[in-house]
Amino acid sequence: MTTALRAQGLGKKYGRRWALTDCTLDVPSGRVVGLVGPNGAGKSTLLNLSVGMLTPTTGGIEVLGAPAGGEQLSKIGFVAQDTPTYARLSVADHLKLGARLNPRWDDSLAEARIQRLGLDPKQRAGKLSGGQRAQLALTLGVAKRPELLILDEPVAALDPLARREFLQDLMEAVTEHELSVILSSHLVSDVERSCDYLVVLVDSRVQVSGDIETLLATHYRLTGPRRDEKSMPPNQYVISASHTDRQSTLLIRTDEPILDPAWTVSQLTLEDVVLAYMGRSSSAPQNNRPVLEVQR
Ligand SMILES: Nc1ncnc2c1ncn2[C@@H]1O[C@H](COP(=O)(O)OP(=O)(O)OP(=O)(O)O)[C@@H](O)[C@H]1O
Repeated sequence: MTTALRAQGLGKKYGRRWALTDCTLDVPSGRVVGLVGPNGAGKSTLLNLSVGMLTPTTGGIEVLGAPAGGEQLSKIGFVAQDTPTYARLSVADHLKLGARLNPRWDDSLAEARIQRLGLDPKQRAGKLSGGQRAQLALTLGVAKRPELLILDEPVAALDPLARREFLQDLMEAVTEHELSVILSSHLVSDVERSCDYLVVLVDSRVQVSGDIETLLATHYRLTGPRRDEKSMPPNQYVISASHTDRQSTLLIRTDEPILDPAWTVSQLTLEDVVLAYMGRSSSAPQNNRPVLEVQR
């Protein structure tokens, strides 16, 4: 299995503050990866490290099987959070520039996308709305025909319809061109709609990463008579717990069947899983168990 992104003990410090800590990840290629986490979790830092725009303070990072940055850049499409474009260049100029700079540039894809979006090729990028500028930057990223497309909150500036269409486009591109995608988002609904792999980053640490189907098949809500989570069997990893006087509700991860008849067991949605991991901070006790990695 080839790897889109591999990080080993990766960390990044700005001054005295860690933006990313001890990040170890192995993201397979050919997947659409949703990177989610609250503001300031370290998502942009991880994405910028993966394109070599930042250098690690600790550890290492590989994309598509080689160290980030350098020659790998020709295989990567990257759209940064602020969707950078050249304010004085027109939409058409951006496409020309894309064609000159990228050997695998797909002109018909770029033209068709600009036309479908209703962008005026003569309009200067500086005069586009935030959402239109994001669409232009995304078009450049996709038309480069990269092996790996890295998008930092790509749909944040788009209206709901444009967001849905963009995510649909993206999924089609993945199927057609064996593309790998890593996108960060605050919206679990976007991840649910378009991604098949999840990475949750909280407080500069990876809390969970894995295939979404597998995550959904191994996480449960248990409701039953009040019970201390510390008394749970070792193969049932407690992610969150809440208690009333008489009742406990636990969100757990396990690969084994739950046999205890005292529990009422229900499935979790992706949002339940994400929120459960987001609710944990690195300062909260985590039973000294390792960060979870769930892969097929
Ligand atoms: N250039 C910088 N100098 C100093 N601190 C920075 C810099 N860039 C980011 N940080 C800090 O690093 C931490 C992680 O920031 P990062 O932008 O990676 O988070 P994020 O998860 O992408 O957040 P958001 O969802 O708000 O975009 C934050 O505490 C942020 O303040």
